[in-house]
Amino acid sequence: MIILVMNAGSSSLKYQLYNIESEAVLAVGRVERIGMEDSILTHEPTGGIEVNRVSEILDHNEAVRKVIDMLTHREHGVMSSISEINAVGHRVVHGGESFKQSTLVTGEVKQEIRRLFDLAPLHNPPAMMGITAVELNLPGVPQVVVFDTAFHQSMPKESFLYPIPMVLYRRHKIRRYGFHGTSHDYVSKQAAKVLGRPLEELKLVTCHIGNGASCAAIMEGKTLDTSMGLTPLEGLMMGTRSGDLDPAIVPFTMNKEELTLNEVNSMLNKHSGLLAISGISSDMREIVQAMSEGDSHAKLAFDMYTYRLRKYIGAYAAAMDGIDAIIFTAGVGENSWPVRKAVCEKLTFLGIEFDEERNMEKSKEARYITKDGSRTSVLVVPTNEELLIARDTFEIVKSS
Ligand SMILES: Nc1ncnc2c1ncn2[C@@H]1O[C@H](COP(=O)(O)OP(=O)(O)O)[C@@H](O)[C@H]1O
Ligand SMILES: CC(=O)OP(=O)(O)O
Ligand SMILES: [Mg+2]
Repeated sequence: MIILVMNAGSSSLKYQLYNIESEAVLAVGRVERIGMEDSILTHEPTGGIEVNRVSEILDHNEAVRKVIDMLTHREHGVMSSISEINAVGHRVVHGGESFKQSTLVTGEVKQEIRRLFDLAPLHNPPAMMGITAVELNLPGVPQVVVFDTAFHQSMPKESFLYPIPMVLYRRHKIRRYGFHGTSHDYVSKQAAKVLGRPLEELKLVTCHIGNGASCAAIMEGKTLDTSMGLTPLEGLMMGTRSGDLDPAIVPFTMNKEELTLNEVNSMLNKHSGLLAISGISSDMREIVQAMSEGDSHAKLAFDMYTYRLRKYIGAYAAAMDGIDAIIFTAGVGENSWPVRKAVCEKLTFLGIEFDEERNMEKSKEARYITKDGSRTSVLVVPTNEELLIARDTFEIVKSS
């Protein structure tokens, strides 16, 4: 079965094409700057060369059409006809309390995803555009939605409720949902394999640190707690998002700076985090580079970022009454050895014997970065949200 996996952002669309029986990736690519005159489509057939095309791509519908054109292109394509695509799987960030697992797209499911626009205004509308674009361009092809929130639906009330009037939960479902669930799910299962122990016995802290960043306390294979909340703003310091802060800062700043709700929202989501403190970039590579050149603001941003992550790991070890392993994943977690070093070196009280050399090895494989015999292990595990989406899509379409 050939499955197209799509991850639609507000101005981007990432895709991967799978032959799911063999789990072989046939092609990967992305469309960026959708809605602008110079949209870029980057496409890479497996074993082939990367193609870049710049053109005006008006919306997600046109983006999907361009992706299909590329997948069936005479020279760069990987199939002769679009009828070879048997199913499409989508990443949808917010599934609220309605979706505890992945599901086939139906009229009702679409209505429910629309109802959740309020809770994820940046993430759910583009996903819906992706679904509609596929309906138009690949009519009749079954679609499956895989939610970032679904894996975390196992959280108990004591971790998902906020200590605010209960009526707000009853009326508006204001609670912690957590995100990046597909990734936390995938890397915790991979980690159990590397550790050679059943997932049901393990206490893990998974750190998904990319553009958005969250960590999770995974106990017996289920989320006990996770750092993102009602929206993907809470928790860790991120590239451009603040993460945790005193909620009183919001009305105080609005008052002092005469900011509107939209402005303060944009400040916390787009102009905070690493970018705000360093004044340089939201990209950890550039922070580390500037720090090595002696930039004190970059160093402060790095120190705050790693300090806050260390605090969460400590809190989750306490929440689970113990810890077997810490897992680093996503763009920063998989690639930034200085971040992992800064976090792990000061966790000796958890029984971590950090291995500097292992930490600096470059590899695409899951691996230890602690010494053999370390009481608590630290692993780097490359995430693969697309593969999990493809697998779920396969299972659901096969049995429908
Ligand atoms: N070699 C590296 N060193 C440090 N950070 C890196 C490196 N490579 C990628 N990153 C970081 O990873 C981030 C992207 O992570 P990723 O998980 O791909 O994000 P997303 O899926 O949210 O777009 C970039 O913003 C960058 O800061
Ligand atoms: C939910 C979320 O923050 O996603 P991303 O990291 O892709 O922005
Ligand atoms: Mg991501």
